[in-house]
Amino acid sequence: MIQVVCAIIQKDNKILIAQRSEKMNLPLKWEFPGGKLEAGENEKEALIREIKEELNIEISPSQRISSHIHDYVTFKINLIAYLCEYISGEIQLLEHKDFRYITFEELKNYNLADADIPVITELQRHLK
Ligand SMILES: Nc1nc2c([nH]c(=O)n2[C@H]2C[C@H](O)[C@@H](COP(=O)(O)OP(=O)(O)OP(=O)(O)O)O2)c(=O)[nH]1
Repeated sequence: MIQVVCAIIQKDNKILIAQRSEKMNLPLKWEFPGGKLEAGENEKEALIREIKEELNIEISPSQRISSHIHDYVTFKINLIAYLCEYISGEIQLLEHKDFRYITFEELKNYNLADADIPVITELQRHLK
């Protein structure tokens, strides 16, 4: 099982989502940016590193809002989501194809990775 951390980055009451590129697995799916936990790193350290590597911005993870296992049949992930605050930097797309800052209501218009559905349910509870 692959441990994956993802960041729900909030800025001006909007949420950052990113689109996976054609070259990544789950091509063109939208997601909350993040990635695999590396050996010796805790979840928050992994998130800060991944977001800097992928988007070149600084964030501060606050609350861990969900942890759910999803079986993609060919691989299985445990997707762990944190609410994060945007700190600094201009977004540069170093791995993704695109990004958007959207409202919670706009999430339904995007083709998100299947593993993200429980994250959205938890997010709704936390934004209330
Ligand atoms: N970051 C992220 N990954 C997600 C989400 N939902 C979801 O199913 N995934 C999947 C896609 C990938 O199979 C896996 C994350 O791996 P990745 O390839 O993005 O991570 P990474 O940058 O550490 O990988 P690598 O290229 O170094 O191998 O989790 C999500 O919301 N955010």
